[in-house]
Amino acid sequence: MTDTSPKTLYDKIFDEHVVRTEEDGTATLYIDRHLVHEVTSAQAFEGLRMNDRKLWRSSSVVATADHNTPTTGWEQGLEGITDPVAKLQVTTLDQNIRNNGCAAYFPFLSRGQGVIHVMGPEEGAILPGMTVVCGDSHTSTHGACAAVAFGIGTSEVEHVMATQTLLTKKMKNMRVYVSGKLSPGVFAKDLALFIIGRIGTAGGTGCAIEFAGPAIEALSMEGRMTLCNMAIEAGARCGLVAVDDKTVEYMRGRTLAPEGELFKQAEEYWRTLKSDEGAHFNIEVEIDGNAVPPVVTWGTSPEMVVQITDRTPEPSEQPDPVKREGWERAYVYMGLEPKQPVTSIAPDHVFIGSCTNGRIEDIRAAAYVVKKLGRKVAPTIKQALVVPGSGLVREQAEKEGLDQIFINAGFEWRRPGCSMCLAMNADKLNPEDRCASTSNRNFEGRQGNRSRTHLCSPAMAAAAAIEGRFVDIRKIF
Ligand SMILES: CC(C)[C@H](C(=O)O)[C@@H](O)C(=O)O
Ligand code: SF4
Repeated sequence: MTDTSPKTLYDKIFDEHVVRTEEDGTATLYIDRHLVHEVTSAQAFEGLRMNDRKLWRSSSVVATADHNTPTTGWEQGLEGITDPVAKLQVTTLDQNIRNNGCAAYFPFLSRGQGVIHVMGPEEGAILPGMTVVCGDSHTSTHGACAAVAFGIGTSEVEHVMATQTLLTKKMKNMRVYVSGKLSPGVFAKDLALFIIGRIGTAGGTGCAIEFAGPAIEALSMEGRMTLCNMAIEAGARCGLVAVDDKTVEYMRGRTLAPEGELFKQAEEYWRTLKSDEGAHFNIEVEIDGNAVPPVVTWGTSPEMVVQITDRTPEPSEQPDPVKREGWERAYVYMGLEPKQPVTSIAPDHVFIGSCTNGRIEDIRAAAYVVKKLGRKVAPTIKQALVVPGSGLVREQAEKEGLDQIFINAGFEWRRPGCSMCLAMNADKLNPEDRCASTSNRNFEGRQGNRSRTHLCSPAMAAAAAIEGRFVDIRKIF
């Protein structure tokens, strides 16, 4: 008998992909798309080789090199990668793809190379209703396309390569409903940080978070990707947004997306990908979109969020002793004081990029701010990087003349890659450098040993570069 009870979007996609379920609830889940990057795939390919196995379905694999690749000096080719381990990972991926085949590969130095989570949707590798995995936690990004997408470990990567399935348990359902509308100068990134500030980094533990409501519907696909990207920082394994016109239009004409009659058939199915009326969510959270301000993080966890017009919080006012201790430690690490106005925080580095905010809309928002303020990067800023999330984002931005806006103002316009999001390539901070960063993690040492990270939107980061401190960017929108 078919189950006709109302289902959530997550349940619909999950159930469609279950091959079998064990008594303890462990499901064998069929995987449609396997995204692969150089850091977490080498061991898995090696495991296959040792067991004399091949990829079960090489056409499910879309791969690129992103974490280890440099964002300057591309004319030197591979010689531009100075770290031998990094270089080995990049060349090993080349070799593995050559030996095993795939649907599409964007190697280092190729036109389409980019951060896997920027380049994947851009190429049409992610379609609504798919199950998507990658050996990378920010695979949650792709839930913006109404796909069940989540990160897996390297041994699971090997399992998926060998069998096209994953052993997993169904997650709980959580809905974050955002009413109203985000104000001008407030972006998906602010909303993501605001939500994490509200529910905490464990708020979504064990859950798939569906983002819904008018403020989500109003977001572009890029904005939805930013939000789903950070679902993982809220403790969830995946984020999701239902299919609407924007989703369908986004898919049209993308390289790996269906065409003609097949597109029409696919669209008919895609349109069913929303939670049914009355579907049960284990946890429901409501946010007033009108009340979301521009925010930045002040500490060493994405939940340590503060409004631009506020002061940093006072640990003695924190009732939870564990949190209080975390705050105290964060103040020491960050070199900040309680009750400091947020607008007095003065970054000396700016990083605009990453799989959170390296898309064309992000680059446009940052360029808009730079143009509007009409001045150069503040003399106190040691380095201001703009790193497009992919080669195609870079091309588009250059077509629009955005690169020139940045370069004329004193920013560095770089090649795509993960760059300063994490300290795995040449783009690193020195101890105690303070960075306004559009990435997603501000843990101790994330951008380099003893580096200090303030997460914020691209517009906020751009304004910080020009003003030399955080400012309320609502005034310029
Ligand atoms: C290197 C990779 C495994 C890692 C992740 O899983 O997220 C990285 O992308 C990150 O952002 O920390
Ligand atoms: S940009 Fe940052 S968060 Fe995204 S995949 Fe790369 S390292 Fe991970």
